[in-house]
Amino acid sequence: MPFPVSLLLQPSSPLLFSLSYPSPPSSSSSSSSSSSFRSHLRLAAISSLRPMRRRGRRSPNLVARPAAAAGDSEPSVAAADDKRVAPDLQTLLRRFWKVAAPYWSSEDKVQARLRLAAVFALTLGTTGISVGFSFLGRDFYNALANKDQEQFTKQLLYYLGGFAGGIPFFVLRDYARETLSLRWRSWMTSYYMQRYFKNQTFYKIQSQSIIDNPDQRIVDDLSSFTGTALAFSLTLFNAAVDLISFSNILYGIYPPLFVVLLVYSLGGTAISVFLGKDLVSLNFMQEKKEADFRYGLVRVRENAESIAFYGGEGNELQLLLERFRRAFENLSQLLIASRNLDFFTNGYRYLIQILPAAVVAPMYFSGKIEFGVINQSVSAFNHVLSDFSLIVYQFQAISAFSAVIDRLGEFNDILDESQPSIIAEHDSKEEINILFKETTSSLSSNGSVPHAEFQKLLEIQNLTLETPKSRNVLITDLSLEINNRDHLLVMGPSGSGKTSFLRALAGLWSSGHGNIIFYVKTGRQPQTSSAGTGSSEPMNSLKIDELQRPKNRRAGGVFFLPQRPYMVLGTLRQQLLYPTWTEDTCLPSDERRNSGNLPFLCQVSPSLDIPDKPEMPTVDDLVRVLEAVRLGDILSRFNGLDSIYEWSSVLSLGEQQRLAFARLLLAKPNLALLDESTSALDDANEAHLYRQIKTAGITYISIGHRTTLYKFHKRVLYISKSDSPDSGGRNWHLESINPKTTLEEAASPY
Ligand SMILES: Nc1ncnc2c1ncn2[C@@H]1O[C@H](COP(=O)(O)OP(=O)(O)OP(=O)(O)O)[C@@H](O)[C@H]1O
Repeated sequence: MPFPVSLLLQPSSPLLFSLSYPSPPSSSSSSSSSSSFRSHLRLAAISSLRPMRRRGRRSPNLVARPAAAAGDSEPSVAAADDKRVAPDLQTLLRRFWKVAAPYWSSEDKVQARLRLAAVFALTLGTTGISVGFSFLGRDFYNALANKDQEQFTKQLLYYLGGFAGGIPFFVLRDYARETLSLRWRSWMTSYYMQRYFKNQTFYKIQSQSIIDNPDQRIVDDLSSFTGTALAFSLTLFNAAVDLISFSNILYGIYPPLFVVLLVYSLGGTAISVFLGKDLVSLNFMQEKKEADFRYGLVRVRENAESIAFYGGEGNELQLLLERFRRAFENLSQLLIASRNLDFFTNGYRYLIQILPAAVVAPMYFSGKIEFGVINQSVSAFNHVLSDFSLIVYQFQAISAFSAVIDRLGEFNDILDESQPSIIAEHDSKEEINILFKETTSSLSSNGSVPHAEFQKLLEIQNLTLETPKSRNVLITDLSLEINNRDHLLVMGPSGSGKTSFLRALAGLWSSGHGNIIFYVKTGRQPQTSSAGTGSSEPMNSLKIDELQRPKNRRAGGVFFLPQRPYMVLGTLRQQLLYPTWTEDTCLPSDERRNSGNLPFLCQVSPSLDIPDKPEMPTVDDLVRVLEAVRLGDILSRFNGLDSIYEWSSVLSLGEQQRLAFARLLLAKPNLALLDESTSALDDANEAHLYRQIKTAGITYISIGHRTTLYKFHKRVLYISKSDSPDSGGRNWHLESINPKTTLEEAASPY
């Protein structure tokens, strides 16, 4: 009679499958959740080899260079590039909890918990089926050994019936787990993105190089995390249930076998932890280096024209190959570490396979047990071994998962509002205050709005502006007021701090001290509660409410036009609506339910919303505004408003600047900050655009070098380099512009 152990050692054997449904006894505790866990983690470990997992589009504005996270042990960015100290177990567990927990108490918690319960129930079902098959296998081989044909046929039919009934459990368990993982990932993606964009954190992360590749963490790490965490939990659960079920069987057959197995697996776990200790940091660095390489390629795509003009392809190729070389070297080290661990893991796995049959066979020969019990003991032994050896078998996968937890935990800590110090620009408590005062226009007794011309829009009090971190003083003790239509031109030598002044007004920089107060017209009647003044008296003049910290600069009716306009990915209509309106791309709620879409993917954070914004422009409005900025022809050139192009490539810089003015005219802000936003335009177009915004009643502060700008402004603020202050430490002076000043007379003041 052939002994089936040799068959058991061949994973491809169909007999082996039948004995230990649904997976080979030599590999795991019959748990496909375990193998799924392994495959999830493998994906993370060898993500470089799986382009399918890396296809998310990257934003052009993300972190280019690596950086050390605050609070980490790396002394410098450079050091962080090549070394990474693996976090201790406590930090990893804390980070895992902080990343994993929020979803299960979120607005989707009911669905989440129900689905999780279903997955666990199905997993329990599959373990029960495995146990059942262990007994079926025993009886099957007993019938075979006893040459009992009738019993054999019966067992065969049971077997087939068991398969037919069991397969749906396994398939549905995997499907339920994958769909739950996808739902969790969707929620997490929305949650992380909302926090990433909140309070302009994306800008702070980028401008201060706080962490590397946040985009990769959102796209890849979140996906790996949710898939793996779920599979890992199920693997643990499955292993626990499996252990209880099969320990009983094994212990019942021969107790010493159970004790040997326990000692063997504990020793194996300790050795694999020792051998694989470098894998976590190597996996972390692999994620980072792959992301750096991919980001380099995206930058080439985004800057294709500039690189082509420079003829810089040779340098680019060199730089990119260098990035790939770093990823390759790290992956080589990772493969060597994995190989060394594999030597041990494989030896560990197969060395002991013969043991149960060898130990139990004498009992069979002496007639104490039947032949089928040998099979059952081998099967139970492998189940218990796999359960006890979870760490040994999954060590590489666990280390890859630890790297994912580490990267996400670090990101989570940065986004966590409870730790604002991480993204503070400076250590000092002193900072520039940006405040909003609500001004409510009420009609006077004769029906007119009083003092509209002199309505204050902006007040700057004793502003001293410094660069972040390095704290070089750019502007000293600046005070000025901007009233309605009191257009201001800011001039000064290159590097003197003109753009930084606008950054301070926009709230992007806060290093320094002083107050910036925006006066916001609400158009509402005075209210008693929200502003907090407690007064409900109607007023015949401007009413100024309490100072409030702004939630969002745009909420205060301030609009910024940078020198190089930003073109969003999308249609011409979306270019025009940006950033004031977004087109709702979500389906109506009932359709959404039917199509299984997720409501949290359609949410817009309240902090990104703008109160009192103008009505969404109609098509006629959009066409009119294009004509107003002399861009009417692009409608026919690009087939209307709904065509999609790479707008930053197909429009000239001057055309992009005119498009930016179209956005401004549609948004109708109280105050516009224009940073050399007509620098690419000819004089005629520049004059035309300034006339347009003046007619629209928009007050503006412009930065510019050209003397042609004088005639569109009432005053000019000259900022000189802070190392050559004029007098009394101040490096600025303010002058009125004489409307009669001719271009010839307006000599450059610096
Ligand atoms: N993120 C930053 N960290 C530290 N220093 C910075 C940062 N960004 C700009 N600076 C420095 O601040 C100074 C002022 O820069 P800013 O861009 O405001 O100059 P500018 O007057 O607008 O120059 P230009 O006319 O050339 O555009 C420069 O010396 C610049 O190098």
